[in-house]
Amino acid sequence: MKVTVIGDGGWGTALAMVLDRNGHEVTVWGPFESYVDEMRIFKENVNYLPGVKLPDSIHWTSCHENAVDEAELVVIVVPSRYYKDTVEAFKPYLPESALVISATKGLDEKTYERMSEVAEKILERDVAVLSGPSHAEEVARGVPCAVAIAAKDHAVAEQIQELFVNDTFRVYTLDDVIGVELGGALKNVVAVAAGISDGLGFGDNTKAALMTRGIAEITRLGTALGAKPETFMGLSGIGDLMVTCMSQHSRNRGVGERLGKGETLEDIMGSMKMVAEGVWNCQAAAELAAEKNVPVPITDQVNAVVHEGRDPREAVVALMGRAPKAESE
Ligand SMILES: NC(=O)c1ccc[n+]([C@@H]2O[C@H](COP(=O)([O-])OP(=O)(O)OC[C@H]3O[C@@H](n4cnc5c(N)ncnc54)[C@H](O)[C@@H]3O)[C@@H](O)[C@H]2O)c1
Ligand SMILES: O=P(O)(O)OC[C@H](O)CO
Repeated sequence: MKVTVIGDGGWGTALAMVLDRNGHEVTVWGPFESYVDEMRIFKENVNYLPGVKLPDSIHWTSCHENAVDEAELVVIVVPSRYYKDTVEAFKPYLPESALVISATKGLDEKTYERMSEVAEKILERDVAVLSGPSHAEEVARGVPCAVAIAAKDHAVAEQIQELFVNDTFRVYTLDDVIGVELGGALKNVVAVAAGISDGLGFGDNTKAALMTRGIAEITRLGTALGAKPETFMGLSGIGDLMVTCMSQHSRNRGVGERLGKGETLEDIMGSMKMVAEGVWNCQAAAELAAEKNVPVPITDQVNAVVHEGRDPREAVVALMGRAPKAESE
């Protein structure tokens, strides 16, 4: 199949490699011509996936029209901050019959919409979602993993599953697009909190508490926004939360760790080429929860550290000092 991956970050590149291994004709679009040229020539994505040899068979372009020419499957995987503008720029060229998948894990910072909602409005067609515990650094090296594909139409989910699945990339289908997408976006915020815990020198008990109470608040907010609660017990919920809170590769956990060690957010973000969606999206998550009257104490504290300059130690005191309550609340 002719496939276009819109986004040349670590995840776009890793997904392109999966699809290339499966025998599809893959083109990756990136926004900066000189960087795309470097990848084509040197066969390495130095900024976003260093140390991985890129296959000769993948095509690289920064031209919107060429990128999606005759595309049958389009995977959108640009970071949330650039998502809406990028999809709008592609709209005139996207073949009507192309299947579209969104693999970005984030929320629109202005409208708080899920990414597939943004794409569906612009493209006026259904958009499926791919999410789950899947660090690009491992997927690109063929380390086994499992992810979730959600589509409103089960037949479409199965079709996409067939295109991606191989002996190291296992894909499960479900129909809860909202749940799969929110799991991927909201876990990033909790992972920042887990990183803060690491940076402050706390232990495994602290991390387990954050992850367990984190999935509880993600489930509360997710169901209030229309997701099925059981989805958060799956790969795109607890699965992704676990890997992001624990992995050495996680950018969200890494930002939190540096905050916990006392670095300023400005210095941390200034030193990073890669994105940490939880930093961009914690305000949207906190505001959505406030709108729905859903308590999300961990998300609120991450938002306060990131946007109000709260000292991470004060955030911990605020979390631990809350009134005692039942676990089910
Ligand atoms: N990296 C992973 O392991 C991983 C895994 C699963 C999901 N994701 C999600 O995938 C999405 C993309 O993240 P990533 O990790 O591939 O990115 P990245 O951090 O590796 O790279 C940043 C990307 O931003 C792009 N960019 C910068 N300025 C831009 C602009 N003006 N317009 C369009 N694009 C611009 C760069 O070209 C690059 O592709 C995120 O939502 C992330 O949460 C990442
Ligand atoms: O590196 P992170 O924190 O952006 O997480 C990447 C993926 O979402 C993990 O599944």
